[in-house]
Amino acid sequence: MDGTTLLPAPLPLGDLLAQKPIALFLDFDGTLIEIAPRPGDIHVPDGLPEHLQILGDRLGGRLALVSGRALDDLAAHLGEVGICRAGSHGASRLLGDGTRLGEEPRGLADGAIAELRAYAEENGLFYEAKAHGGALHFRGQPEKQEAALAFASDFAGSRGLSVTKGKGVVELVQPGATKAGAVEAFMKMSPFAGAMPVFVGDDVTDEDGFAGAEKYGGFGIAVGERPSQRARYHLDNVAAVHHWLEI
Ligand SMILES: O=P(O)(O)OC[C@H]1O[C@H](O[C@H]2O[C@H](CO)[C@@H](O)[C@H](O)[C@H]2O)[C@H](O)[C@@H](O)[C@@H]1O
Repeated sequence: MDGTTLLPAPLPLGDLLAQKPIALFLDFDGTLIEIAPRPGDIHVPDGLPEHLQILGDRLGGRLALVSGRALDDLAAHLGEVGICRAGSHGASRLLGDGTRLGEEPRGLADGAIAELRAYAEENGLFYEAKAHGGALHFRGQPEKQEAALAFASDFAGSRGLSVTKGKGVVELVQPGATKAGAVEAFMKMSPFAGAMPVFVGDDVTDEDGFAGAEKYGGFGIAVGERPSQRARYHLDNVAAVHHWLEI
C-alpha cells in the first residue's frame, strides 16, 4: 500500500457543509473527468456542466475549477459554466459571471513555440499549445519521459521559464503560476473569504492546491493512485469524486 491509499476517505460533503461553510476547489483532468490518450480525446459526462452549476449554487458560489488547461480549452469542453474557474495552472482566473480576476499570463514567444513543436515532432510526442506556455505529452511512451524532462529543463533554464510535471506530460510555463495562487486569489474575496477551503485533485500540480487550501485552514483530497505529500484524505477515482460531490 502507498501513502495515498492509506489516507482515509473524507466525511460526506453534506456532513462537512452541515458543520461550516466550505469553499470547494476542483481539478479537472483525472478528477472530474477520466484521463484520455490525448487532451482532446476526453469525454465530458452528460450533464456535468449543469451539475457543477447546481453544486456551485449549493455552495453559495464558493466553487472553483482549477485546471492546468487554458480557460478557453476548458470552455471548449464544458461551455461557459457560470462558476469561478482558474486555468493555466491557476495563472488565469475568471469569476462566475466571466469577469477576469487579475492579469492574463504571457504566452511563449513564437520562436520558442516553433522549437517545442519541432522537438515534439522529431521525437514522436504530442505538443499542446497553451495560452501561458506549452506541453510535451508522452502518454503511453514512458521511455521518452527522461529525455523530454531533460530537454524541458534545458529549454526552461535558457528562457526563464518554469517546468511542471504531470501525468504523461511535461510543461513549460511562465514562472509563478501555481494552483496555490489560484486558491489564494479566490479565498481573499467574497463569497470564498472565511470559508474552509477543500481542494480535490489527482496530479502533481494539485499538491500546490492542497497547500493553498491548508494555508486557509482547509485540506486536500487526493484522487487516484498517485501518492500525495500533502493531502489529508483520499478518493479512489473519478467516479468516487462524482459520488462524493453528489453530482
Ligand atoms: O490540472 P488538470 O485540469 O488536471 O490538467 C492537467 C493537464 O491535463 C491535461 O493533460 C492530462 O489529461 C490528458 C487527457 O486526459 C492526458 O492525455 C494527459 O496525459 C494528461 O497529462 C491537459 O492536456 C494539460 O494541459 C493539463 O495541464
